[in-house]
Amino acid sequence: MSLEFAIKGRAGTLSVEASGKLPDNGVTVLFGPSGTGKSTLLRMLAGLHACEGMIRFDDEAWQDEPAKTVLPVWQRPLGMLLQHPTLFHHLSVRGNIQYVQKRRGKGVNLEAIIEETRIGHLLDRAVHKLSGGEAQRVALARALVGNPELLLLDEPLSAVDLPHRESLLAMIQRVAQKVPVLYVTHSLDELLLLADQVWLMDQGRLTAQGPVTTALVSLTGPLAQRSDASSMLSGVCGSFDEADHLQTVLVDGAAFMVPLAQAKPEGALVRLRIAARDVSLCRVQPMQSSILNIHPVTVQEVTPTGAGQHLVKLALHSQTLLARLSSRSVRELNIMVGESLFAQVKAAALV
Ligand SMILES: Nc1ncnc2c1ncn2[C@@H]1O[C@H](COP(=O)(O)OP(=O)(O)OP(=O)(O)O)[C@@H](O)[C@H]1O
Repeated sequence: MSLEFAIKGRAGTLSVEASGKLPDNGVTVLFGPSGTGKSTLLRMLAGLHACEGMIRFDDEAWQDEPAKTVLPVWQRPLGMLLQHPTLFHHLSVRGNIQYVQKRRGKGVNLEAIIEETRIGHLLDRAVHKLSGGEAQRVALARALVGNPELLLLDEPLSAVDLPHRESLLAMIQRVAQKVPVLYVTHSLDELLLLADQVWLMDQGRLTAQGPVTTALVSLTGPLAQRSDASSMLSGVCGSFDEADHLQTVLVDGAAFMVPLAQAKPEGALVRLRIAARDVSLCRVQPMQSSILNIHPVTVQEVTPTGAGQHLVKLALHSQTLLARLSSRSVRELNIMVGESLFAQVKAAALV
């Protein structure tokens, strides 16, 4: 099931023009500054904001410019959660869920969705009596009850509190194993946890589309320029040291020690987040260091990033690590592309 489009339209004075193809499954995070057209693009794809051009979902034309076909929103097999959830105010929460279930929810596991979105206690409540976070959870449940073949989510967790956020993120990850999800967020944490692909948007245009690991370490891209710039490594859990609460995570065979309250099962696939500011470089292997994670790396790219700082892109086996160093250190160590160095990773966390 894949969505393909080449569309253009306007939102006030902003011209939005974008083309792309969503992967068949997984989460594609749409990321970019405020007011850059992310919500408008989602609304265009859903058929809620007029645009010109082509939108196809599998073999079906949702919009076909020469033939002027425009499939009505309600005939598009998608689940949607807009920035301001649009629930039916004349119906209760239960009524909202049942409305979609009757029309599109054949065979859906309603109990599981209600349980995972934690809305069981809200079912008889009037929609106008929901808090912002509760309304988002109900809107997400309603989107899932319709058996969507595509999910369009616009900051779905912006008003949701931390305890509920984790279960919803896990649910979105599970849904994304079967259907494509286009997910707008401002949160780097959500991007790191969820994204398989990242689409970067700026001033109404998609400026980059690719795997999350590449987007994070593109030195000229907006993610590497952030003060919390991070790289993400994929790893496999090994043993757990109960006494020190350290989880071994193998990244292409390189063992990282990660502090963790509880053991992960051996063999579990995990993502490690490493902030660029937590990585330093040495010419010789440090001995008797308090840093637990020290690995040989090769310098791939070095670039200044303003205010006396440099970003250094490093190959760690087949994966990429980002380091933010002072320009003085880069100059005094004379760090050059192609060199073999040792990276000291001060902090690594599971996402
Ligand atoms: N219906 C409309 N009429 C006029 N201007 C609009 C309309 N919808 C959006 N805009 C303007 O178009 C621009 C893009 O808005 P949009 O909501 O798509 O941005 P965004 O990237 O989703 O922003 P944010 O991250 O803040 O939600 C903004 O300047 C907004 O004020």
